[in-house]
Amino acid sequence: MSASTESDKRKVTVQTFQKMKERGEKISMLTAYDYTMASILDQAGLDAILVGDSASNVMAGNKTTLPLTLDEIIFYGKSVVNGVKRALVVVDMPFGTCSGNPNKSLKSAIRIMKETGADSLKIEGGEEIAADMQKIINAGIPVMGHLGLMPQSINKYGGYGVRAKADAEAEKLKKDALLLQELGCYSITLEKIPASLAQEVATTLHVPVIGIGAGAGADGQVLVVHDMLGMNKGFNPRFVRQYADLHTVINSAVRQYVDDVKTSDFPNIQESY
Ligand SMILES: Nc1nc(=O)c2c([nH]1)NC[C@@H]1CN(c3ccc(C(=O)N[C@@H](CCC(=O)O)C(=O)O)cc3)CN21
Ligand SMILES: CC(C)C(=O)C(=O)O
Ligand SMILES: [Mg+2]
Repeated sequence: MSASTESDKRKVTVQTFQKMKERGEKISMLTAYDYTMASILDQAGLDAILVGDSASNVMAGNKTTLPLTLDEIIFYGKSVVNGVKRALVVVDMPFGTCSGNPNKSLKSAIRIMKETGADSLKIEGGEEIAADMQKIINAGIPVMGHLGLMPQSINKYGGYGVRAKADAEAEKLKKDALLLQELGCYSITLEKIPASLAQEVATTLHVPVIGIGAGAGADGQVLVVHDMLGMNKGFNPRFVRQYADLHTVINSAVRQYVDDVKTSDFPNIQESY
């Protein structure tokens, strides 16, 4: 069976996520930032689309996710929602928009939901931002947590290495995961942590755990679409499986086009009026 049993035409909701975990059906998720890509992913039967703040890297060419603004993620989010009929759409809250000021965080969350039409938000962090998350969840906005490697905290850690290898950090992660579930998060993303730890969290929690670089024990997987399509030549950590080589496909198509223009092969009579 290649397609998922949940891959009928019905809209995926946070309730669908919960049902998929209960019946042991894995959840498939990829990022998208634009209408065209989102519609291709949706038509392929993907369960969920993340409008990730990785847009800062892959769309805008920044070194980190930190520069991405609320206005920018709203633009990407709106574009993705326009291309999606079935998949659950999750939008990342950008750096600085949910960090210890619950009233301000709720305002930002409401702006994203109102202006994009997305289904839910994803927020990096645990105990430190519990009050912000509680306020947002209380307003009726479904929130996906994000623990482990949190790229918005890169300046605190100085690198993108595996997180929670040490016991103390693993204990904090487990505590944070339980707290987020307690607050009412409908799902939690775990990024770049040992597979055994992710497996333990997924087994302990009743909400689905989505992994990236977190092994096969998670209830679902997420990747940045540019990475899995092979558009991102310089980026190949071991958690990325490359399903296509679009860099080569696009490169040779463009080379051919350049050649055809230079030699006046394009356009021909059929391609002219
Ligand atoms: N294209 C892209 N893919 C991602 O998965 C992604 C982004 N961008 N931007 C936001 C965050 C940043 N993420 C990252 C970034 C680096 C590694 C990483 O593993 N990098 C190197 C070095 C790690 C180290 O410092 O030890 C690696 O080769 O593993 C993992 C996830 C995940 N997210
Ligand atoms: C890597 C995923 C989980 C993410 O947060 C993003 O793409 O921004
Ligand atoms: Mg992100």
